[in-house]
Amino acid sequence: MAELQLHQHGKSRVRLGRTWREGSVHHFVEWMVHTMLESDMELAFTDGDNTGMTATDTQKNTVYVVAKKMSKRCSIEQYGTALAQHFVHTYPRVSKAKVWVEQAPWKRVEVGGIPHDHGYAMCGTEVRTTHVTYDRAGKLDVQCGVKDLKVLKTTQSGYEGFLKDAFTLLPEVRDRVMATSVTATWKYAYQPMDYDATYATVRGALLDGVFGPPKGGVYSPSVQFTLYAMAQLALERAPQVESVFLNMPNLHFLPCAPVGSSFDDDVYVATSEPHGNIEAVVTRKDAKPHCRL
Ligand SMILES: O=c1[nH]c(=O)c2[nH]c(=O)[nH]c2[nH]1
Repeated sequence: MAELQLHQHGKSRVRLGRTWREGSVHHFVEWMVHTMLESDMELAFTDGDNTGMTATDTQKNTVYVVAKKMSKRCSIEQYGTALAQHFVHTYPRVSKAKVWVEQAPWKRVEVGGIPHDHGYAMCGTEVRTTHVTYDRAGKLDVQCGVKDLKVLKTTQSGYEGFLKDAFTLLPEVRDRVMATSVTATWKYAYQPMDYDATYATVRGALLDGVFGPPKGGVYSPSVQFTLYAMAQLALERAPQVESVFLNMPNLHFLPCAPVGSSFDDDVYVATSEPHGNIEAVVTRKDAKPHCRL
């Protein structure tokens, strides 16, 4: 009557901090890790037989063991790969390991322009992400990304020409505040030598796509157009990248005419919901399609 289809089990939201001490200079990261294992554990679901199962508590413990084993400073991609490979190589019933890692935005502080040996401050909301899969055939896939990269510009954004009917209240505008929180993931045609450098390149391309040159900027006729421009720039600047997924909520700053005065492009009602939500996958021509994480 019933048939078990896909099944997997893992641990979510395992948080860790890791310090690497290089003399008096210390390097710190904070990571949130999610694991998910595909394995031949059908009997656990259908018969209550847990024989050979890698408990999610064991998976959680392994997150810390593998972090300790990373004796040199490493990226979330290198760590995620080591963790996924550990699960497949250690547990014979595991056919595929999936690992997600998110890096909190701790940045080394500067005091009087000099980088501090061991002091960090949390800067903004931007989280660097990776999704690693590794299977028993040895196939490794590493996707990279960023989430909650909040950006705003006070002008050079408008929205015109859309359909108007009995339900339309929105006026056309050629000047508005544009704000979003960018979530992006990108897939590689081939894995880069240096994940940190590629991250910086893609991040820079995404930001340049939003803002344009420092003097004057670049006009955005819609979040859709800007999203596509950002992805195009990322593909142009990072040749290893095969496709980019972007999700960009339109975080509205609504014109406000305070009591007794008018709206003069100065005061806005800041909102977070409801918000527009725009997303797309942009692929290098002739590349394989990209699925959202
Ligand atoms: O850039 C925009 N894209 C939309 O699809 C949209 N819809 C809307 O109400 N405002 C906007 N702005």
